[in-house]
Amino acid sequence: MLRIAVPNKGALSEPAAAMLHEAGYRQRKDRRELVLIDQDNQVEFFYLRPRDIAVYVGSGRLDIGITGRDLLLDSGADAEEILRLGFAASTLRYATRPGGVRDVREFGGLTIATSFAGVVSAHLEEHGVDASVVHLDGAVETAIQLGVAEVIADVVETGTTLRNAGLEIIGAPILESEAVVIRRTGARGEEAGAEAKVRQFLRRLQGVLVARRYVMMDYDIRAELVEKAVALTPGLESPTVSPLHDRGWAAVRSMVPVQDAQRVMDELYELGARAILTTGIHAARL
Ligand SMILES: Nc1ncnc2c1ncn2[C@@H]1O[C@H](COP(=O)(O)OP(=O)(O)OP(=O)(O)O)[C@@H](O)[C@H]1O
Ligand SMILES: O=P(O)(O)OC[C@H]1O[C@H](OP(=O)(O)OP(=O)(O)O)[C@H](O)[C@@H]1O
Ligand SMILES: [Mg+2]
Repeated sequence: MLRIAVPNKGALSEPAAAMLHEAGYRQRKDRRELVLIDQDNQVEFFYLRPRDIAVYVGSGRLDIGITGRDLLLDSGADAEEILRLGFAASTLRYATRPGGVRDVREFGGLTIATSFAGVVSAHLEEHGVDASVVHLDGAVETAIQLGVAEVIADVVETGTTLRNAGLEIIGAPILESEAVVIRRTGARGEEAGAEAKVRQFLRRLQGVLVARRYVMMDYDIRAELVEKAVALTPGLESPTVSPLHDRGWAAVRSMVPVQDAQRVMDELYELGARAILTTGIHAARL
């Protein structure tokens, strides 16, 4: 049975469970459930603190896990990223009071509060800066007000939390994060059976990503305009072109990125395409 770590709370928890559900896996109904066996798919899910997931996976106790890139890197665990999942996108940034230091190179002798002490210490060292790092569990924005630190390094999505705390972002991002699937480093190709199960799990998640990112577009176009039309809708490999009963026309079917769909429909209409329809993709294997 494939053993998979899933975040049990925080920003990763709900979107991770939603994605697994879309991929056809059973998910827990009660937030207090710690382990769930999906007998049909031969998968066992362990609901764990997001921060601990890389540790379990790195130790080899669990086969794969869903966590944030920032948490993986901060853990120092012996695990690697094998698939990007596109949700819980955020950056790790330094922040301080307005009018304070502006850049990591000015941090010498200061104290930096963060929940990402591993990543931040490495970043300071990389820049040859001698500063102290104080590790806090969360709500680090308050550390400046309470005089524990002059600078913080924290997760930023919209920046609202920092603004509300009267702080401003300084310097370049320390790292860019998103939810990722992780696996123990070098686990690839260890045992053929396990490898096949992991590959199948990844294909299912990739199918969800495709289903979320693309729509299916169908339209009719005059035969002599097919080449121009398919240039607008090249699809992932190649669009399907079928003759209509009226030989002067063809029907075209192609996958189009969701965010381009309305613009492409406008352009196809301008070109002369008609009966342009888009439909959602429910599931996919590429
Ligand atoms: N507001 C946010 N928007 C997007 N991603 C976020 C946000 N807050 C946290 N994350 C990401 O989610 C992951 C887990 O962070 P989260 O804050 O949910 O966990 P935690 O701090 O360990 O748990 P908790 O905050 O519940 O104590 C990290 O990878 C982080 O980058
Ligand atoms: O840029 P924003 O959109 O404001 O989001 C970023 C905030 O979200 C997270 O907090 P969380 O709710 O996880 O609390 P925590 O600090 O206790 O982890 C993170 O630690 C930031 O504080
Ligand atoms: Mg948090």
